[in-house]
Amino acid sequence: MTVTTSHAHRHQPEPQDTARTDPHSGIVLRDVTKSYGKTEVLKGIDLHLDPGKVYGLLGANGVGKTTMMSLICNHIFRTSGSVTIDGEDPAENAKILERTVFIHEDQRWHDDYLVKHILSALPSFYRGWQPELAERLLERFSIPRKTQLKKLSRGQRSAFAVSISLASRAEYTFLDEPYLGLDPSSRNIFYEELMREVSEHPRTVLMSTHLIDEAANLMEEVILMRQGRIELHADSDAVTSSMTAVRGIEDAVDEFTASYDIVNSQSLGRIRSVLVRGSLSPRERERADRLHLSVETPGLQEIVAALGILDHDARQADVHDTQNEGAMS
Ligand SMILES: Nc1ncnc2c1ncn2[C@@H]1O[C@H](COP(=O)(O)OP(=O)(O)OP(=O)(O)O)[C@@H](O)[C@H]1O
Repeated sequence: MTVTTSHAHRHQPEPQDTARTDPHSGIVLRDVTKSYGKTEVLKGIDLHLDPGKVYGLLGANGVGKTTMMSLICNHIFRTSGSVTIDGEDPAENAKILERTVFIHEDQRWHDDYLVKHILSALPSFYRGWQPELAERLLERFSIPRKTQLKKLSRGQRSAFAVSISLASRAEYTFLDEPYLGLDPSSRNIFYEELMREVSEHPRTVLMSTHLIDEAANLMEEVILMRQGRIELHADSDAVTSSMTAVRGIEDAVDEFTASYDIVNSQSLGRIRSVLVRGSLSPRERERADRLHLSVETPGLQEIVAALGILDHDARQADVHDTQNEGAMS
């Protein structure tokens, strides 16, 4: 990972910080639900995104990240609850929607058009459009201007999409893993450009990603979704310091962690690695030392992966229950 600038423009919010100066500014979701048929995908989301901050939207496959972003951007309808951007409902609200950009992995453009044709149309969609920035980004990503969109490679299409998100300079920017097709050096260009852009022109960015550790420096706050709900919304440093990774010989780890809330436990031979909630007091660290255990602050990705395993287990249990119900009927 080459983005080494640490949280260049960070504020230091308290975990679960919802006390804002203006309760209407930014994006506010209140008790938002979304169902597809009988399946409730979003189960009552309450969320406040401040203007000018970068948020990481994290969670296992299928927890509802795309659904939540699509709903804020009015690409799909919510089932209940309310969504406002700067106090206004974005539904059918051109004034609000022209200040937002939503880029997702399966983005569709007019594929027969040349790159330069799409570029010339974009200023009418985004009032903050930056033509020079767009040109510079195309240059950096080596995207040919005189090529039809359908002839771009997957990675070039992703690079084109992220270039648009940056050059739109939209106050509300939603990035739903559009960087998936990008090779590592292109991703680094994207992280670098995003960092520069938000430092010089603060805007609200909500970005979902499974490449958590490499994007962690960009995220001021993380929003972790589990099973259609928001499990955690906090400053990213507060999230990593909310858990501790304990590793060592299994008997010693078991003895040490017996009184802790264990989030995840994995073993390789006799070596056990356990993630527990909370941080350790100096006295507890001494006890860990005596048992020859290693104690570390886990990375964001490790925490999200551990919670994802819980999600997976819960889904398996659901499937199991459904099968049992089926067997009984
Ligand atoms: N149009 C649809 N009809 C029915 N179910 C849908 C539809 N779109 C999404 N879903 C379901 O809603 C749930 C949430 O999907 P969503 O795409 O929001 O997840 P996600 O968190 O973005 O996942 P991923 O990390 O895999 O992109 C999934 O179970 C998915 O199958």
